[in-house]
Amino acid sequence: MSLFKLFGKKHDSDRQHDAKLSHSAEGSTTVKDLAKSKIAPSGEYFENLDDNSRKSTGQYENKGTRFQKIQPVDDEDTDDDEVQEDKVSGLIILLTLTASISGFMFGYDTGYISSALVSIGGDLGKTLSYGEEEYITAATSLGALIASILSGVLGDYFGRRPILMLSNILFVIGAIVQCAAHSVWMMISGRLVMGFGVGIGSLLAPVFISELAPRKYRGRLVIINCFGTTGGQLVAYAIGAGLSRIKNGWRAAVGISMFPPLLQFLAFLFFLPDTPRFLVMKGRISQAHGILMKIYPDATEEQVNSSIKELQELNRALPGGNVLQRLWYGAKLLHTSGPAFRALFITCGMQALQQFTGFNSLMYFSATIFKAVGFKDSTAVSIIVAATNFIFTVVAFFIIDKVGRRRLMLASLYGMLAFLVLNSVAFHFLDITFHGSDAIVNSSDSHTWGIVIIIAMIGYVASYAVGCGNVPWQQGEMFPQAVRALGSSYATATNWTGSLVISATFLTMLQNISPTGTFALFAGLTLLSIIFILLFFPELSGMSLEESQKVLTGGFHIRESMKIAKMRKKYGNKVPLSVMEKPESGVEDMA
Ligand SMILES: O[C@H]1[C@H](O)[C@@H](O)[C@H](O)[C@@H](O)[C@H]1O
Repeated sequence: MSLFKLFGKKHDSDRQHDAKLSHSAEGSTTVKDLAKSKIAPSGEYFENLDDNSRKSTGQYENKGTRFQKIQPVDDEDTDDDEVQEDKVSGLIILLTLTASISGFMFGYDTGYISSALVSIGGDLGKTLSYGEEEYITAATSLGALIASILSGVLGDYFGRRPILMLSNILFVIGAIVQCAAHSVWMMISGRLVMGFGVGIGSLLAPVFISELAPRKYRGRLVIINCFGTTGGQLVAYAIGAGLSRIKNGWRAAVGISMFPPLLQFLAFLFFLPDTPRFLVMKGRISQAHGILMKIYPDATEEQVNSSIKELQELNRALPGGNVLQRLWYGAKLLHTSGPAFRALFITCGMQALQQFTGFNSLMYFSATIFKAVGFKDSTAVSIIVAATNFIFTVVAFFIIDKVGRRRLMLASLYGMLAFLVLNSVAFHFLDITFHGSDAIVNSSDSHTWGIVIIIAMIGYVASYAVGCGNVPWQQGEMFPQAVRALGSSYATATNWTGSLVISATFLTMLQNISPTGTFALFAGLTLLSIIFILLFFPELSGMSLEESQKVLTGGFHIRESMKIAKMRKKYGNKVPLSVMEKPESGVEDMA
């Protein structure tokens, strides 16, 4: 993959490759889009287009960067023959809620540890050293990192459903080991096994949901999984605080975590199927057909068949007779195809920025910070962080598909930047120094600055949760079907790497570069994140998973994607993607 390819300057061979992977990104589907333009309401949505786009709309088919005259297409070849994905059936909701139990486990297991560490005391045979506390905390992130690398492949081979069921078993084993732990290493082992479950769930639950969701509601349905995560963290904080004064209360908090995975396991086992996309990938067409009919009860037989045909064509993009060959081709395509590599670049970047802008430093250590600042019941105060995170995830749910991912990310990052700067300034005036596990406040007006810090943190968390905490988890929609699970696993592994790094270095940073320096560093990284979004993150709201691929073909198409999103908001899905194409000079001569 050359840099040229990433940024859209491509050789002919690259173009063929891209087109192959993204399924007629520059071929028949574009023709379909153009055909659709003929059945759209009397040209009203072309009003806003510039002349070049007008030329490309309805008259030309884009072949790479050249335009050729196209043949008219029968109306019956339009997407109207495919399932109309604009309704959410009961089964989709049930599947989404069931998959979101994985999100809940992700949140609960990363959330309960902060209170558990405070209340474990000597229960593991000794008083925990600072380093042992770090090992126990980090074991889950490490397990999640390892599992997120493997579970993409496993999910493609065995299916999303069985691997999610495997994660349930790991959650339960991990919890049992921790509940029974009487040594530090046993606790670490339990956390590691539980981390495997967290990693699988964090990767496959969003993939599962985005493969089922109707495009119009995909953003929202994936956020339901994020509700699970932030809700799980809130519940874990609350239970942890409630049980913290009870002897061995932390074991009860861990024990409670066994019930949601049991529920998910049973729901999958007895009632719920795998995604039609996966089944088609495996050639189980009649099963996929049956499930599509159930998911879209209003669809006709022909529409379902047509959707299956489209999914089959998408799969043909990935050659190979057995799983290993397909895996090899998948990995190769992920790195050598323009749209797939761009998707990889964007999704990994988004997950990195989600973590490196510092949010989890608050999630894991807010109690420590509030204690240092002088709050008496710091565990209770730190519930504010988890509660704000949850509440603003709910806000994101209501606005994501309306506002759009890109605008939401930018608004989120601007807010985070402002509040991080405020935090940094407030810490400067509070004049606090960390030594070992002690903090010394030097300011005479610590009360005022303490309040400012709380306000800045709430503002920061709210800004984070409304975009940055959720949008990166929409990663599945960026990848072509053939490499969706694999690509998502790279991005998820990036997330866990970031989480590991931040949790392992935050306290050290507070000591070595002071809180002011630490939050200023996060602010600097947030600024870089804004630049990243401005340059590389197109608006994919309202686009089908296949259309997202077209947007990433030949470049990032930032401005064009925004134009389409705006027009689709106004005129609906009939607005063809082809309005995005711009003929290069000399195209006029070809007409
Ligand atoms: O999206 C989630 C969510 O924002 C959680 O609160 C956070 O702890 C995770 O790291 C993140 O991936």
